[in-house]
Amino acid sequence: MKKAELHCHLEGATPPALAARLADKYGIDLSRYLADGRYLWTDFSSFIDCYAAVAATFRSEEDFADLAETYLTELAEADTIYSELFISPEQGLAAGLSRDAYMRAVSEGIERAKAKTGIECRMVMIGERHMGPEQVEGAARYAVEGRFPLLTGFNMAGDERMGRVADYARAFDIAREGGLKLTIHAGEVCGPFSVRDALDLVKPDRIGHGVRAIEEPALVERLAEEGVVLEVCPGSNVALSVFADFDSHPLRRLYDAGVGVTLNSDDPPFFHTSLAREYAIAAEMGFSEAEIAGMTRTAIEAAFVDEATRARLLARLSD
Ligand SMILES: Nc1ncnc2[nH]cnc12
Ligand SMILES: [Zn+2]
Repeated sequence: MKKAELHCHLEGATPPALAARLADKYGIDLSRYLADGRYLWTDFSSFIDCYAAVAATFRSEEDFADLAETYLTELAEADTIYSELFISPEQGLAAGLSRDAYMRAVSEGIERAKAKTGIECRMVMIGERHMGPEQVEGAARYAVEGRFPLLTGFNMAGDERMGRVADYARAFDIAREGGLKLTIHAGEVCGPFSVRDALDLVKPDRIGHGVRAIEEPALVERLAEEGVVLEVCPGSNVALSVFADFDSHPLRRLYDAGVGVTLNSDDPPFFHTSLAREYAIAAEMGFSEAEIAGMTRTAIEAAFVDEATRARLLARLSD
């Protein structure tokens, strides 16, 4: 079955074996965050710490290019025709690279994977919420310089409990005015107010997660009416205890309420998942093949691509 993914953090796709190799190569002590081939974290805050530590093991352009190429090749082998990768040049700066070197490297990895497998990929720039409005605005300003054709969207991730969306609205105005499409992490760790703030102040094309909107039926109706597509990550939500288990996950209730939903892995090795597993989870939840194929179509319809590329991707769905 053809697949598409809108919500995956590039550094969040780092296999533990690769992180261990890089840590060895560069003499970094990762023992607090990685043991016996598994990432070590216990809750959302320690997950964010672990994620940052793993992202900091990358040191060269080739490291980043190789990560993008490897992950996209894995997706293509799982019959994925389209992927958006959340990227952050801050990771490049932390590695001692310039922002441009990081962006060139990820673009190179994307081009290599496309040449090899045909998978189409775009980049979405991340502002890290817990780094504060300055950093997020800086990321938006850099993103709208428009020098990287594969960069088509802007997003905010990180600790959703930090500040309010209003503190970051300016960054999204800069991105929107600069022609980028918008998504934002909301309604994951925080409740309905977080999704409402996002809708009111950012007016995003999509929302990352958004699943805790289920706590407020009027908000679910609003998402359906406004056609804001949710990048749902069931494996991530259960791993981070946003929901206790897949039976209590609201994917079916959101779908039946007419909300546009898509399937995503978020940070696959951190949550012991993959895009293929997220599709299998939807089937185990009782979604039919036709319904799941519809979610892939929704993803392509909500993709941050030009219309010609969208038409090509939609045609590939019926290959
Ligand atoms: N699920 C998530 N929520 C917020 N920030 C993240 N960064 C990587 N994964 C994330
Ligand atoms: Zn995420």
